[in-house]
Amino acid sequence: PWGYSKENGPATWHKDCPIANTGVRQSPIDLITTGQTCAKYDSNLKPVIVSYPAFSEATFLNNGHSVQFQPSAGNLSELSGGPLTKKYKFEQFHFHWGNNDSEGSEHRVNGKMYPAELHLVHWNSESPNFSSFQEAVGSNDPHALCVLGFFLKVGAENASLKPITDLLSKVKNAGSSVSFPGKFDLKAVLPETLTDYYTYDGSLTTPPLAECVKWIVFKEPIEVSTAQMEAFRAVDDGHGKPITGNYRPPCPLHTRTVAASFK
Ligand SMILES: NS(=O)(=O)c1ccc(-n2ccn(-c3ccc(F)cc3F)c2=O)cc1
Ligand SMILES: [Zn+2]
Repeated sequence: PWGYSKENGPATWHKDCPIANTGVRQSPIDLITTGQTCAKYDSNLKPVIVSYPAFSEATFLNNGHSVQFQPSAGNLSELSGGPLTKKYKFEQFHFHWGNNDSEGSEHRVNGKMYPAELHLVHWNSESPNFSSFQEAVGSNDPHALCVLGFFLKVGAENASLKPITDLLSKVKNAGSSVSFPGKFDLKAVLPETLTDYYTYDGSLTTPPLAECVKWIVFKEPIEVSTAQMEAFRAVDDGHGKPITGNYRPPCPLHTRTVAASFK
């Protein structure tokens, strides 16, 4: 199976997943802010709107290549605004991280990596072509999914993310999961204003690498403490080793353009 080691990492994914090498809208990318192929300010881009009532029932799992928070089917969390013309339903969130503070994020800004990146995965709930997340991923619709990306940087402890980072030791072993105790307020994790972001058409960053994602990557990082970062680095990959950098390197932009909602 695919992973992030030498033997099964991103450079080998094309064997089972040819789009890794042939795709023209693969993710992640390096978000360049100056020069020829740089992000272009688009004054029409509105703030992103999220409606995230606190989750009351969810599973937190280690799937061997990330840790993922998956609310039960009934969750009503929604996303709209920004570059989107439809309403999207929340599916799950997960993280990508490195084994030191100079690497770990999937997207980069002028070549700079952050120590981690949070992905909030949503699917278009107003499409006539599909009515579930699973169908959305397989639909070939260019904007079937929308993923919100937030960089993590090391600083003060993040009290809103503490319920998640405190749970990491409980899912140390790959394949383990716990039911999330109590309520989780995802809204409290995010910056108040979701106005400054980059947006472009891309893909899932792991197999199946489906090219169905409208990406929205926020400029403002979320702070977490060193201890919280260390907690991610103690999560195992199923071969008795910590997950060492579950991030894919940047992919070619090809003919794509990146829009920025800010100057
Ligand atoms: N890192 S990311 O671009 O946010 C990302 C990368 C990969 C996935 N992903 C991997 C498998 N799936 C998946 C799950 C259920 C399903 F029915 C079909 C899928 F492709 C999925 O959504 C979801 C999100
Ligand atoms: Zn991701």
